[in-house]
Order: sequence, then C-alpha cells, then structure tokens
Amino acid sequence: MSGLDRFMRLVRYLKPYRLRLVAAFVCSALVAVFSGAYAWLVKPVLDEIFINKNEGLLLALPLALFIVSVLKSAFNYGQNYLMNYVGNQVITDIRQELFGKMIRLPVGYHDANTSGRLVSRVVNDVTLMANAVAGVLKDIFQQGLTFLAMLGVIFYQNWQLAGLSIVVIPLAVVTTVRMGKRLRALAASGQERMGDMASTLQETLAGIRMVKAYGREEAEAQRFKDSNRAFLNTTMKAIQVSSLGSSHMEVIGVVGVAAIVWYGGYLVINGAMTPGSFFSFLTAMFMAYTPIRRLSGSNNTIQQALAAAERVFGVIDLKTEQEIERGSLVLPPIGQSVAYQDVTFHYESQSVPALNGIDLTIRAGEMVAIVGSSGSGKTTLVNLLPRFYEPTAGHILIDGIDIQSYTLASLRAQIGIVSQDVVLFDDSVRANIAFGRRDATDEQIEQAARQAYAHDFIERLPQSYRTVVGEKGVKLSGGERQRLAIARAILRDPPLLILDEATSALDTESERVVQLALTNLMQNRTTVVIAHRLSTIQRADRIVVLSRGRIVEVGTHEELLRHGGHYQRLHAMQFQDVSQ
Ligand SMILES: Nc1ncnc2c1ncn2[C@@H]1O[C@H](COP(=O)(O)OP(=O)(O)OP(=O)(O)O)[C@@H](O)[C@H]1O
Repeated sequence: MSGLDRFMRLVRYLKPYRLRLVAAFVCSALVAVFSGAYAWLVKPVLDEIFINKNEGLLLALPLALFIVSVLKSAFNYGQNYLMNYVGNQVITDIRQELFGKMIRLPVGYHDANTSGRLVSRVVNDVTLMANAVAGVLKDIFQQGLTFLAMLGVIFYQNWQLAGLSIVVIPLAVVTTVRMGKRLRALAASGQERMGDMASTLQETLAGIRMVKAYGREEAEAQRFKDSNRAFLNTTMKAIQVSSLGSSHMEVIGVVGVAAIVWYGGYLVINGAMTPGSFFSFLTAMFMAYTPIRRLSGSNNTIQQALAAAERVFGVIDLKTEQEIERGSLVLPPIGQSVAYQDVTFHYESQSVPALNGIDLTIRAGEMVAIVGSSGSGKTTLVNLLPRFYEPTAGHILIDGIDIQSYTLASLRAQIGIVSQDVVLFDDSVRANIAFGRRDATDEQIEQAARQAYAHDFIERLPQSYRTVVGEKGVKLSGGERQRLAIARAILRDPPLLILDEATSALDTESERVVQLALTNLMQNRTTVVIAHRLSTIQRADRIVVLSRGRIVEVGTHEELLRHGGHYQRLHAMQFQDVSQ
C-alpha cells in the first residue's frame, strides 16, 4: 500500500464526521482571514498613525485590531475543538476495529505474534495515528489556510518582493521531503523496538514469581536494558534527523529574511514602497513562517503515522476466522459421533507433522482418553475440534458432516474446554463462572458451583460470589481455580467436552474434590480427555495412544495392558508410583 493509499484510507474514516469537519473547515478559513487582516492592518497603523499622524484613525485602528483578534481567537477555539473531536473519534473507531479484529484472528496468528507486539500495536501505533489525525488535520487546514492568507497579503503589498521570497520555498520543500523519508523508516523500526520492549515487559511481569524464585531479577533487568537501549537508539536517530531538519529550515528562513530586508530597504529608500507596506509585508512573512514550520513538523508526524497505519491496516486487512470459515450449517447437539478421517496436521514452523493420518471415531456419550508421551500430539489433536487450527489434510466429521460445513459459532457452542492452565479474568467469581453464558441467573450459577464442589469455598470468600479473583485468579488456590473452571463448563453445558487434565500435582484432598467435580461435569457428555491420571484412564471407555503424531494403539485399560505395547510401557513409566 503506498503512502497515498494509506492516507486516503485514513481519510475514509472521517466520513461519518463530515459535518463537523466542514464546520471546522469554515472556522479554519475564518481564522486564516482574520490572521491576514492582522498583517494587513500593520500598513495603515504604520503609515497613517506613525507617519501621516492621522488622529482620526488613532482610536479606530487599535479598535479594529482588538476586534480582529477576538474573532480570530473565537474561531480558533472552534476549529481546535472540532478538529480534535473528529480526530479522536476516528482513532477510537480504529482502535475498536483493530481490537475486534485481533480477537477474531486465528490461533495460528497469535502463536506467531507475541502479545507484547499486539499490545504495542493497539496502544502505540494507534496513538501515533491519533497524533497525526487529530493534530495534523488541524494544522493542515488552519496552517495551510493561514499560509495562503499571508501569501495573499505578501503579494498584495509588493509582488516583486514576494517573488524574491518565494525562491526560498523550493529549498524548504526539498529538505522536508528528504527528511520525511528517513523519519518514516526510523519510525517503523522504533515501533518494532517498542513492541519488543512491551513483550519483554509483559513476559517478565506475568512471570514475576518465577523471576523472583529463580533470582532472575538482575538478568531480566539486563534483558530489558537491551531492548530499552535499542529503542533509545532509534529514538535518538529520529530526533537527530528531525533537529537537523529544523536547523536547516531555520537557516533557509534567515537567508530569506536577509534578502528581503536588503531589497525591501532599497525599495523604501527609493520611495517605491511605503514603510507601512514594507512592515505589513514583513509581518505577513513572519506570520507565514509559523505555518511553514508547523506544516513541515506535520510532515514528520504524518510519516510516523503512515508507518503506524501500515502496521495497523496490515492487521485490519487480515482475514478473521469468521471470514475464512466456509460453513453455514448450524450444528445441533451431537447425536452419533465425532470422526477424524485420515487427519494430518502440520504446524508451519515445524519440519515434521504434529499429527499424521489420524483415524478415530468417538461415539456420542463415550469417554475417550488420549495418552502419549510429551509432544506426541495430544493437544494438537483436540485443538482441531473447535477449529483452533484446520487440518492440513483429511476431515473431521460430526454426525457424518465435515465440521468445516458448520458455522464456527455453532460448532464452538457445542464444545466445552477445561484446560490445565485455567484462564481466569480479573473479575468477580460470578462473572468468571458465567463467562460462557452471560445471561445465567444467580441460581444457575450457584447450582453449577455446587456441582463443581466450588460453592463452599466461594461462600467463604470475603464477598462470596462478588469477590474479585485477581489477575489470572492469583487470589485462589490451584484446586479452587480448577473448580471454578469446571463450574464454568458445567454452566455452559456443552454436549462435547474436551478435558486437558492438570499434570501439576494437587494435594490428595484437593485432587479428590477436583476429581469429584470432574465426574459431575463429564456425566452425559461425549468426552475427550488428555489423561494423565490413572483414575481417569481406568474409567475411560477407550484409550487412544499417540506416538509422534500417529495413533499406535486403541483399547481399554485392561486390553492395552495385556497387549504389552506402547501403553504398557507408558503405564509402567508414568503410573508406577501412583499404583503402588
Ligand atoms: N503452536 C505451535 N506451533 C508450532 N509447533 C507446535 C505448536 N504447538 C505444538 N507444536 C509442536 O507439535 C508437536 C505436538 O505438540 P502437542 O502440544 O500437540 O503435544 P502434546 O502431546 O500435547 O504434548 P504435552 O503432553 O507435552 O502437552 C510438538 O512437537 C510441538 O513442539
């Protein structure tokens, strides 16, 4: 996308606010007119009052200056407020669109982009665009028009002198354009650095306990220092370029003024121009300098904003899961089966497929346990069901129809997931349980909590169901967090359940309660469990053993033990201690 395309695209966001924009434009035009009047008034003030000593105008002219200045201020306020209103509205819209987009992008996108980078996109890139849209919009209109008004006065007072000063302008333009290019590149790399910094920050703060436990404070501070420095370096380079540019402009300006004083002085001395005209001219020149400087400053801001816009639009233009999905059928509760047919899945970043030729039929109401060593593909296998990823080859059918034919929303509505890393939000216990069903009543929530063996501990919390659990539920114990997650799944009541059993050991009592809660949750559902516990595995109708992405054995616990293959070996290794 070229700079112009991006700019035009930003302009399109202005459409809903066009009335306010027109009003702002009118205010800007009036500000410019009154600025011109100001410069123009210098001539009569000087010539009539100071040179001709015209007493009749002694009161009228200062009064005129006063009125012009009041009107100019009033319209300046109007345009300032309106432009900022429009600019900030546009940015709020873009930020909302960007966030809405991000949360709908496929899981694969989030795997490839650290959350720090994404946060930086929403916070920093959009802010850069905000500066441009709100600030520059104002400058372009007001300063642009003021510049034109000044140009009018300059030419009106003396066109030859004006011609001379105009020679300076191309010099200024060349400097501005060259500087802009360099600044844009620097802004892009600055934003990348900022993203890296945000990633480091977020990772470290999220893992603060580990950082402390392993005494990594120094090392993390050092790691942060590196990205912090890298950011400083790009920032300083940008500052260098833009300061050099400003000095350049300053020198060009002084050359212009010197030339004007020399030629203008010559005209006045020879009587070709009145002193009033000359000073009115000079005032207009000086007043035109601010718009030029502001506009060239705006150019820098615009370049930064366009670089930011490129990244922001890059995300907005990605296809969301919903846009990629082809399905239109609405999935009813599962009646017969879920079937994997020759399913292969390959993560883009990996050299070997994570799943290879999987054939597996899970009957409705069945409980299937998936076991296998670490990295064998268990999580990947279940992640294909809610279509977090799409199979590279093969199909997954529910009741004989490919899940790609169903809408994502209806498919996911049928699936409940309880994973080992419980995701809780910094909200009340109630809101965390009602996460998948915002419309649930207090009675329903309490019932789900009871079934999940969570009601008693919730009642003991300081504010019961209204207690806020802290970021990621830090104010709860591991077992309590899991029971909240189970209550959440019970409330959602999905026919198909994916359970990723926690590997982290809970104490025996806590483990027993979580198991009871799980038993309640699994009742009358089709369940796929990534199983680590002996108790779960023994209760399973069938056990599927994965190894390096392939199904190597399927059967009940007893059958597989008797068979004496992979499972028997896994079992011997993993469950020795437990069974003793
Ligand atoms: N998001 C990802 N991007 C790239 N490769 C991945 C991704 N997730 C998993 N893998 C790779 O795919 C393979 C299967 O991983 P998967 O998480 O499915 O195994 P698992 O059996 O669930 O392991 P564990 O029991 O340790 O959780 C592994 O080799 C892993 O490195």
